[in-house]
Amino acid sequence: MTRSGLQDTIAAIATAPGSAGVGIVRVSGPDALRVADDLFRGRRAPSRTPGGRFLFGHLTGEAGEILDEGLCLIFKGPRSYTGEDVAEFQTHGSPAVLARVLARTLELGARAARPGEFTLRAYLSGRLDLTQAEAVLNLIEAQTDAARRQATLGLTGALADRVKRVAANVTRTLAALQAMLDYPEEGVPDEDRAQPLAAAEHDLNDLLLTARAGQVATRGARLALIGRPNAGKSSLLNALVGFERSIVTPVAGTTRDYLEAGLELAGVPVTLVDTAGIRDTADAIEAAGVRQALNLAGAADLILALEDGSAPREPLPTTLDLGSGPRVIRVRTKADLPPAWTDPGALNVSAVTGDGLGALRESIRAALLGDAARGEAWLTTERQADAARRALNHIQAAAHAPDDLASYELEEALRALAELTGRDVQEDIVDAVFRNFCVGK
Ligand SMILES: Nc1nc2c(c(=O)[nH]1)N(C=O)[C@@H](CNc1ccc(C(=O)N[C@@H](CCC(=O)O)C(=O)O)cc1)CN2
Ligand SMILES: Nc1nc2c(ncn2[C@@H]2O[C@H](COP(=O)(O)OP(=O)(O)OP(=O)(O)O)[C@@H](O)[C@H]2O)c(=O)[nH]1
Ligand SMILES: [Mg+2]
Repeated sequence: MTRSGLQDTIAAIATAPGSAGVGIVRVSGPDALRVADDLFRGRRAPSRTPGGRFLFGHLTGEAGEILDEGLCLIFKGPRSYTGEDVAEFQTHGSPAVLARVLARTLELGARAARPGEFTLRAYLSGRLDLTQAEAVLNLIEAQTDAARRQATLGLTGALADRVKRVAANVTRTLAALQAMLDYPEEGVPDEDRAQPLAAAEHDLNDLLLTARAGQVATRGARLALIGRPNAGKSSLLNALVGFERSIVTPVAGTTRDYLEAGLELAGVPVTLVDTAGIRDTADAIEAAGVRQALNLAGAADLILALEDGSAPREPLPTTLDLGSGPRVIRVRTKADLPPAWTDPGALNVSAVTGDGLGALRESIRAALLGDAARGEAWLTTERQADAARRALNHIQAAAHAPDDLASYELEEALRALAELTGRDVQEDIVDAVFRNFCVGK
């Protein structure tokens, strides 16, 4: 689907819907400059203007009437975003003007661009690899600085560079293995064989540790507050978001339906989910809330398991495993009151005084961003993580296999790495990436 009509000249509104100071219609393809000649009246014809220049003038309709005053930017392939001839019309940012200018480009022979088609063309012309194309998408959607940062790193090729370093070491190992098979009597020094393989495994392991952080930074995280009635879940949610989002009363069973509140934590968009207190109950409405709470906990990226520190400890009447593990942070609430119990495995927090909230935020940050070093490019999509995981499995298999099998495993590893950066991918994978784009990008 995505691949047909790639010789067409395409057009789309590149700016967001609604009124704005300036709006952009972008045209790319072999006829882009001819369309511009027909649509734009300026000091000279766009097709006779050097690439990298802009013209000031008027956008005109079929009868030569003025649609708007604006600019025309000229890019001559391959020196453009798509690698093709591109003309851009920068108009007043009025939906009416933009719709009319777009319609005019279509009358003049352009076709409406499909979602992501400009960036697809940049990818197919070799100007971007797949990690960079995904970074473009993540950049457009970035809501926080952490997401923007990772997308910018990806766009500059920093992620692709990390992958290429791994691939280079796999290739070195492969060459050493080949030399051994070809000239078995000569022998191959360890530094040519085992060392590059160990380095590849180490680097890829490091990279995979960033997958969770990368996806969390890009897509955000859901945190469920779970505990018995009156544990202080709603109070803690309110303390974290800084206003009375959720109803708090001394009555056990106050929260029934779940509710969500968004906040930004360490640059990560976080959705806090307040849930009904978990207990055995004969009340049908409350029981529905309890079931919902357990489902929400199961679907969350992270669970805050709250227990009232001022009352005797009681286990939750559920098989939900809140024991420990990376997905659970245990919180001992109401730390301002005399303690009924203590537990070194739980964070002491008071929603009333604010004590412990800073440590809790830090624990959440560590649980979400974990081992990812702050400065480096991260894996930001499940597609990337999956390819990296497969490559690591093949590299690990190669380390313990006889030479001929090891060669096969390393070739498979290289294939998975090439898939990650998108040099060697099937059309359906590429199509799946670009399906998520908006029209005009
Ligand atoms: N108005 C406008 N702003 C924009 C874009 C755009 O298409 N139009 N971009 C689009 O998403 C981004 C910028 N990306 C771009 C990437 C490459 C080229 C380009 O023409 N590259 C040529 C020429 C470089 C040069 O003159 O030095 C090249 O690389 O050969 C243009 C934009 C963000 N801002
Ligand atoms: N002293 C003190 N009281 C607290 C604290 N947090 C909550 N409380 C009180 O504990 C009671 C229950 O608090 P909620 O936040 O409604 O508890 P909950 O877990 O949401 O309860 P349900 O919605 O019924 O499941 C209220 O009276 C709160 O004022 C705290 O940190 N310190
Ligand atoms: Mg509540």
